Amino acid sequence: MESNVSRKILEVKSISKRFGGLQAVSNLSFDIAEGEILGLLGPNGAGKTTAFNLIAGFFQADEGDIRFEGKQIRGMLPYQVCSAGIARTFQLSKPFGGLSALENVMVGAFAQARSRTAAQDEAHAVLDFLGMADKADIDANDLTAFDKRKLELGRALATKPRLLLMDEVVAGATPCEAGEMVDLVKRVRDRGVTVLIVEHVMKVIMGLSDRVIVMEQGRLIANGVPSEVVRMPEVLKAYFGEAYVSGDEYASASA
Ligand SMILES: Nc1ncnc2c1ncn2[C@@H]1O[C@H](COP(=O)(O)OP(=O)(O)OP(=O)(O)O)[C@@H](O)[C@H]1O
Repeated sequence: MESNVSRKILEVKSISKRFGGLQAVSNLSFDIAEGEILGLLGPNGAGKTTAFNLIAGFFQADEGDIRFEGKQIRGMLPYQVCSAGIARTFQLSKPFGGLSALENVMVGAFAQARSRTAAQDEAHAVLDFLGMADKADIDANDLTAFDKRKLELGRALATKPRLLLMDEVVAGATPCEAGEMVDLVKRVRDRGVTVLIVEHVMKVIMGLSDRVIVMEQGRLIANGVPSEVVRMPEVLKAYFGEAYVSGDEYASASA
């Protein structure tokens, strides 16, 4: 019998995306195993968000294949990708102002709920999971920045995804809030959701990810367990430059 641990939920094969003269994603291939938390790292402009947008259907890949649970999703529109079972959060959380926290989560729940009551029940369950049950009736614009981030996660969870793409979920968070978010993401995975997460805060990625992949200038440059990947020369070079890796950084600084 095939083991669940090694079953690939997402297979990205040689995808590329060009914006005019800029090759934002170049021949990118990677897999995610069902139940895995995969961290996606890379310096600014490496192509991480573009890769997310290609998977989620916000951009169309120029070439390559994207398979989710064995089914081709390249060419699908965002709502079709969402219906297939993939949800994403955005770097900037922009809740619908004028709607309560509950109603914001209901917007996500309507992706799969068959009635208003079912959407409302699902939204209540999600807010409960996020520890925000007491904030259901608050206008989303009046929430703290961190609660807006959690609401963004809630909106995605309410679509009942099997794969969740998370983009910089602790940006601007205090260390305590970041710790809470790490716990939440782990609990999301424990509910059977596979997670692909882009995050600049190294401590968060190290504490969360089963495995990390690293992009630089649109290409994949490393793939492995976090403790090994952060020591790889090509990764250090991408983040800190050649001088750092060759041990010349002090020499070049004082030259
Ligand atoms: N819609 C677009 N049109 C033109 N160029 C784009 C577009 N989206 C991204 N780019 C460019 O593609 C490259 C990769 O950008 P992307 O946002 O994917 O990188 P990133 O790794 O997510 O960076 P960051 O960590 O800063 O968010 C950048 O040079 C960016 O300017």
